[in-house]
Amino acid sequence: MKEVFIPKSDALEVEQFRDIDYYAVENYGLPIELMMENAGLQLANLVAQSVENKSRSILIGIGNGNNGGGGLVAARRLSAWGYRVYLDLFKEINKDLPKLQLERALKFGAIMEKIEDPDVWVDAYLGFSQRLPLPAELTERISEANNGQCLKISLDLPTGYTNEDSEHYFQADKVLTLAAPKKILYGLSRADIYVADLGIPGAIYEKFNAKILPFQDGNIIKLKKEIYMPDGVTSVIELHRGMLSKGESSVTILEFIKEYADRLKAGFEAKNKAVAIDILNYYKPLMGRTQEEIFKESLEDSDFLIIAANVHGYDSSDKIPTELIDIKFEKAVDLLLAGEYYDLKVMLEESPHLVHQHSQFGHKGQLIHYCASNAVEIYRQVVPVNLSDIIALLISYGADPTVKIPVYGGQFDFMALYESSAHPHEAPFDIDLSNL
Ligand SMILES: NC(=O)C1=CN([C@@H]2O[C@H](COP(=O)(O)OP(=O)(O)OC[C@H]3O[C@@H](n4cnc5c(N)ncnc54)[C@H](OP(=O)(O)O)[C@@H]3O)[C@@H](O)[C@H]2O)[C@@H](O)CC1
Ligand SMILES: [K+]
Repeated sequence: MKEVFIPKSDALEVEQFRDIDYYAVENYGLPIELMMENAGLQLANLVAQSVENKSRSILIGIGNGNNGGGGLVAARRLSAWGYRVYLDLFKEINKDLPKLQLERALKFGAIMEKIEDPDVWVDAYLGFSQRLPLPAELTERISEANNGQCLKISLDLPTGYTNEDSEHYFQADKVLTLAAPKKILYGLSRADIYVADLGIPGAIYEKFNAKILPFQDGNIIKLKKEIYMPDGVTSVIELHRGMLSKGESSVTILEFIKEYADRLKAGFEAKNKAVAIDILNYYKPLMGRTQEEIFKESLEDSDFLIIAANVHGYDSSDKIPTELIDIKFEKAVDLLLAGEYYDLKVMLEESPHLVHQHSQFGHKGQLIHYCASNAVEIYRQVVPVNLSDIIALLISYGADPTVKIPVYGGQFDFMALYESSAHPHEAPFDIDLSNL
């Protein structure tokens, strides 16, 4: 699935989106039923991608409007694909289009029953026409869903969420919003936000000064979380790109560091700034020198190996372990740094020991220490916008912020590293650790 970062400033107000929608209906002959079909199909796709096992129970909450209509299209498509779909109608469906979609979904095998403890709970109760306060029938359902273990997916907007201060709303793990990102969704820092193509033409996006999204390959786009990357770190990330992304399980730490040393050597010959940053930060003989001075040095293969070792927290190359890298731990670190709250949660649910595990690199950091953006590998000193949520998640799985790791010639815990780190404090968003 395509992933893109779209800043909040490029997202739309809900009212702007409603205007775009109606404009498409009135001027381009795109009937709501057609857009609803697209919305529902993409919702069904997202559900199916999230639960491959067809025996899982899917409960779809339906309201008496077009949001509910989209949910019913998804119910029909999922039923056709062989999934077990149940419908929860909190009130009678009497509007023409949702009513028609309901008849179709039932013919395709969806079952009208509000089951308990579904595996997936889809919220197509209400969309952009919702009025607060919600009736008790809905607030009770929202509490039940939020207290349950199910995967929660909202169509367009979570029911009950009409602005960033909303308190009682369907706390979706994933939101599939339609046609364009909406500004208020940026307040849902724990949710994954996806945008589905409704087939609205680029000319309409341009007319309304909305960003045209690259829907052509896949119809659903996942929005990346905002990540603060300090200047010096950005180029170093490039130097490291793709090194562990192949998911190999048979690379030793020594092999990994040797590959990094090769990259450093090639980058040194090309006078790559990132290499100078690694050297002046980590290589004692040249610490604090200028880039110019560094590139005048003549360095041997063994020097690059030492630099690569130093970057990974070993003070000499003979201390690099020859054991296999634990890919799962490294993957958890990467999810954490990318602000991928839901995927990290799923991983911790499966492997809760990960929060107590120490990195195999010389700093021996646990996941919580990576949240300090300090003392760990420099290319991993980045700050996701939802860092506070990530830290709270780790702590809810038993992470201990008082565990100390051997860095900077001493022993430091998460808070000491966090307080002395520039990056979280320079980030252009607020990180609130007051609940720790
Ligand atoms: N071009 C488009 O429009 C497209 C729209 N699409 C989708 O439709 C969504 C917008 O649809 P929508 O306008 O039909 O309204 P929606 O949010 O589903 O609400 C439904 C109705 O519920 C009612 N209601 C409101 N508040 C309530 C409350 N507190 N408690 C109880 N009932 C309440 C109220 O009806 P009333 O009570 O007035 O009869 C309202 O009309 C949008 O988010 C997107 O998902 C796409 O499918 C494709 C193209
Ligand atoms: K919804």
